[in-house]
Amino acid sequence: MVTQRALVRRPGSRLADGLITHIERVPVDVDLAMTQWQQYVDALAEAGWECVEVPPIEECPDSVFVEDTMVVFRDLAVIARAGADERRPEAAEAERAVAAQGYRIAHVTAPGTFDGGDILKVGTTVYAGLGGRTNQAGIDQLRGFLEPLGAEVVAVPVRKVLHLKSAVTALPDGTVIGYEPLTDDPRAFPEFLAVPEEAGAHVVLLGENRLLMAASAPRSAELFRERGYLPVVVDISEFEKLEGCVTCLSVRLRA
Ligand SMILES: NC(=O)NCCC[C@H](N)C(=O)O
Repeated sequence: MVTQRALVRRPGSRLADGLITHIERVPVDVDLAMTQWQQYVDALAEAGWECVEVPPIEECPDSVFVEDTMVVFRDLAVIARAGADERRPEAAEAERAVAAQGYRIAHVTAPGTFDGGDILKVGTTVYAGLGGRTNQAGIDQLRGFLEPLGAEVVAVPVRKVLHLKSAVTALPDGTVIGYEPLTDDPRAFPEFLAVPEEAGAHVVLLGENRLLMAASAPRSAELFRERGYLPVVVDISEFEKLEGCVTCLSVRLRA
C-alpha cells in the first residue's frame, strides 16, 4: 500500500522569468529544466513516492516551487499567503490538490505571510524562518494552527538567503544541517552539523537512510555517506539559478 505521496508541479514555459533575490540572474534553459524536473519526479517515484501533479499555472513562473504554497502537519494543510505578491495565485490549485488527498485546510490571512520554504519540521518542532517572505503575523497564525496539534513553533532569523530551508534542513536523526556562511544562527538548533557546500544543506528525506540531494554538493554527499546515509543525487542546476533547491520542488505528504 502506498502511504507516501508528494505534490509536484510541472514547470511552465515562463520559468526563466522566475524571481531572484539574493543571486545574479543567469539564463535558464527551460528544456533542460523540464528534463531535470522529470528526473526529480522519477527519483521520488523510484523511492516509493506517488507523485500527484498540481495543475501548472502558466502566469506564475515560480509555480514549480510548489513547496512554498503550504505546510502540512499531521492531517492539516496550512495554505500559504506568499511573501511575494506575484506568487499568491499559486495557492488555490495547490489547496484543491491537498484537500483531495484528505487533508483539512487552514489559511494564513493578511497581514500574515509565509512561504512553505521557510518552514522546517524536525519531529514536532516546527522552525519558522522570519525573513523576507515570512513575517511575524504569519508565524503567529501558524502557531495558532499547529500548536493545538502538538507542534512547537520556533521562529528563527533568515537574512542571508531566500528561505530558511535555503540555509538549513535536517537529517533523519534530527540533526540540522547547514552551510554556516549562510546560516544566520546555527545555535538556534540543538544539534547542528556544518556542511561544506551551500546545496549540501538541502536534503529531502526519502525514507529509511535515503537522502535526495542536488548534484552540486558532492562533498556534502560524501559526508552523509560516511554517516551511513545513501544520497540519491539529481541535477537541478536550472532551478538553482532561480534560488530553488530539492526541497522546494515537492510537498511531501507522509500519511
Ligand atoms: N522553497 C524554496 O526554496 N523555494 C524557492 C523559490 C524560488 C523562487 N524563484 C522565488 O523567489 O520565490
